[in-house]
Amino acid sequence: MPRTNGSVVGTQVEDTRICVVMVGLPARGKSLIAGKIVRYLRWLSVDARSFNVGTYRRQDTPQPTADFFDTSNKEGERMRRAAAEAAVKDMLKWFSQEKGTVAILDATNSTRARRRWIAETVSAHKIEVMFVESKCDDEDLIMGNIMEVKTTSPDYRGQDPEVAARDFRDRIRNYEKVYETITETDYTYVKLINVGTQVVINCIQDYLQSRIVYFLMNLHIKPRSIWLSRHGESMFNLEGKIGGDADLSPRGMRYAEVLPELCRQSGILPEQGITVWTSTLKRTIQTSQHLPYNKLQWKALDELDSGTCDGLTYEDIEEQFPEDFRARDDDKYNYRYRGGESYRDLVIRLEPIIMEMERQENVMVVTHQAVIRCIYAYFMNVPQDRSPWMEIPLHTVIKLTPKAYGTKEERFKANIPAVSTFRPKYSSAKHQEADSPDVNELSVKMNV
Ligand SMILES: O=P(O)(O)OC[C@H]1O[C@@](CO)(OP(=O)(O)O)[C@@H](O)[C@@H]1O
Repeated sequence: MPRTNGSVVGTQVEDTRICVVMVGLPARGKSLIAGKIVRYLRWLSVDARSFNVGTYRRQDTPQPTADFFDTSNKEGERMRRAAAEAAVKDMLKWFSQEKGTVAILDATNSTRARRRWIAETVSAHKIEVMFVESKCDDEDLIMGNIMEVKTTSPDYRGQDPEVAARDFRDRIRNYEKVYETITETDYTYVKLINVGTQVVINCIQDYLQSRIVYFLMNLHIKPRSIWLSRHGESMFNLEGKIGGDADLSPRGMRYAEVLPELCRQSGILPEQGITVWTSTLKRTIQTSQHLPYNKLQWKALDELDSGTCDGLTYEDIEEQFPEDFRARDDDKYNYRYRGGESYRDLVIRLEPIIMEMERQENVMVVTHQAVIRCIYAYFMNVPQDRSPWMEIPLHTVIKLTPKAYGTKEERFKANIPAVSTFRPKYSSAKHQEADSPDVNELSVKMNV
C-alpha cells in the first residue's frame, strides 16, 4: 500500500518515518496526548499507531503492586525492560511490514539510559526519534489523572479505589526516585509543561515533526464543549439542490429563531464567553443571526465545493454524469467533483479550523453537512470510509465535550420539521421529508 503522507500533508517527503517517544511520570496525561496525536494524524491520512508498553507488561504482570516499579526490584526491572523490548520490536515490525509512518511509544521512558537505548535502537532502522515529555506540577491536574487511572486502568480492576489510589501514588514515588527530565540537547524533543502553559522545543527536523509540534502547542485540557449545527433548512435543501448560496426556507428561518433557546437548553449560558463561527454563505449567517454572541465568518467553513454539479439535484447528477454519480458512491471520501473538491480536500482545508478549535475553549460552529461530517469525524474518531456517509440532520445541535478518554456527544433537536438531505450509498437520488421530532429530543453517547 503506498504511503499517503506525501500527498496529503503536502510537502512531506515520502519516506519520513517518526517514532514519537513519550516521556514523563505516571499520571501526566501521556496516554491522552499519545491518543490525540494518533487521532489527528489519522484524520490527515497519515498512518499512525500507538504502542503502549503497559499493555505488553500486563501480559506477564497484570496487576503489580508499587514494589514492582522500585528500581531495586531486579525481577521487576527485568520484566519492565522485556515489556519495552517487546513493544519496540512490534513497533519496528509495524514500520517495516505495514509501512507505518508515525508510531508513538507510550511509556514513562523516564531515565536517560532508557532514552539512549530507544534512540539507538530506533535510529539504526533509519526512523527519526522525537521525544515528547509531559511535565506537570499542577496538583489538580495530577489528582484528576490519578482518579482517572485508578478507575479505568486494568492494573486496578476490581480493587478498592482507596487502596488503588494509595498504591498508584507509591508507584509514582518509585518513578520519581529515578526520573530525569529531558536535557539531552542532541535529541529532538518537545517538553510540554502543564499542558497548554509552556512548551520547550529542541532540534525539530522536518515538516511532519513540525506539524506534530504545532498540534501539541495548541492543546489544552481545560473543560469545554463544542457545539455544531448545520444551517437551518435552505431553499436549495427544499428543492433537493446541492451547493449554491440560497436563503433559508421559512422553516429554516424558524430554526434560526429558536436556536438561542436551543443553545441555552444545551448548556450555553448567556454570560458564558462563546464565539459563533459561520461560513461565508448566507444560510449559515442567517441561521446565527439571533444568537447573542460574537460571530466570526470563515471561508474555510464553506460547504464542499461541488464544482460543475453546483446547483444540481442528485437526480440531475445521476442523469447528466452517471459515471461520476457511481464513482462518488464507490469512494465518496476520495471522489473529487469536476472542478470542485473531495472530502479528502475538505479535510485539508479544515485543518487550520481544527487547530484553532483545539486552542479555543467553548465554541459554536454553524456550518454545512459535509463540513460537520469532517469536524465530527475528527472529534469522534470516525474512519474515512464511514465519515462521508454519516447522518447529520438539519435543525439539530450536536454538543461534543472532550473528556480524558473519549468525547461525550449530546444531540438537541428543535421541534421544526425539515427535509432530509441524506442519501444512502447506491440508493435512488430522492430527498425525503424527515420525521417531525419531539421538542428538544436529547440523545447522549460516548466514544472511547
Ligand atoms: O457529500 P454529500 O452527502 O453530497 O453532502 C454534501 C451536500 O450537502 C448539502 C445539502 O445537500 O449541504 P448544505 O445543506 O450545506 O447545502 C450540499 O450543498 C452539499 O453538496
